[in-house]
Amino acid sequence: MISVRNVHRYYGDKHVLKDVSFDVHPGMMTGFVGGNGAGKTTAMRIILGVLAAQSGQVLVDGAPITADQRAAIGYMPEERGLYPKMKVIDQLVYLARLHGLEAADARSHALDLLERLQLKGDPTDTLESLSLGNQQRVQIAAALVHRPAALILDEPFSGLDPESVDATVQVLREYAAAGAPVLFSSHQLDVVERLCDRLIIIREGEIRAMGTRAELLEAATTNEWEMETGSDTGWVRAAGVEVLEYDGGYARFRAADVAAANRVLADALGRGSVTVFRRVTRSLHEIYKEMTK
Ligand SMILES: Nc1ncnc2c1ncn2[C@@H]1O[C@H](COP(=O)(O)OP(=O)(O)OP(=O)(O)O)[C@@H](O)[C@H]1O
Repeated sequence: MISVRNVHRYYGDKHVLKDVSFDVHPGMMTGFVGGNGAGKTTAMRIILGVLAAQSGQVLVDGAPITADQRAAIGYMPEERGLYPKMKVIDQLVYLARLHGLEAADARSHALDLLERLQLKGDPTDTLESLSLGNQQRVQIAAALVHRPAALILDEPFSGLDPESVDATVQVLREYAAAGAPVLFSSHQLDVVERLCDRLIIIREGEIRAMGTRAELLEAATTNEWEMETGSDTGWVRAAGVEVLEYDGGYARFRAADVAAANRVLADALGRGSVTVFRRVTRSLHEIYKEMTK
């Protein structure tokens, strides 16, 4: 497990990471979400060691991360970083060889990745001759080609069409399933919600929430209920709950607990038909908006 602990980072006097702590669990896809400038790239670069924190630590299984462990992380930087004029296959083989893969293994693994990531183009094409979406696939392949022990990907899905997102996710999931921790950043909450096992929400350098999707939804559960009945709901005011909205057969109220809400339901059923009775829940989108506003 990769752990970031109490990290602070300043640029001049701008405090861009404020006591940031989170874990990236092995075998899981962790989505790192937040708006522009929230601090995602800075935090990722600190894990990689390409940027230093002013204080705090990066740990692997509880011990300070080593240079070898950092070198074994597959990283897709935001600014990308492959050679535009070099053939796709040549640079992937080169990168894999730098990490110690044998030439034949490097080549077959690179070709296999390009196929699974559905590169539309020839592996002998230069990077710059490919469309942006295809260049993106090559960048993802570059992060994976040396069979990394962990993956950190900065906005890996930006610029990919839905089909390519699915193909990429499939490949990343296989890595995670084999036990690697996978951290990826995104602005696109819908993509993150669909893909990741855990989420970390960051705003202005502060971690606002983290956990599985179910944990975040549970933590944001309200004590509000909605009810629609066949007749006027004016009586709810006297039912021992706080009425928030009332309009004919519709009422929204806050109850202290489930039992109090159920007493309202029983009362309503005694008075006639109930067509809707539900706890008001928030979507991940609403939670995200609230955490990042
Ligand atoms: N080299 C730098 N010098 C000064 N300020 C910087 C530098 N790099 C980043 N920052 C500032 O640090 C803050 C965090 O930036 P960072 O790139 O980590 O955010 P992000 O969440 O990755 O954003 P985005 O999604 O836009 O890439 C921003 O306010 C940014 O302007």
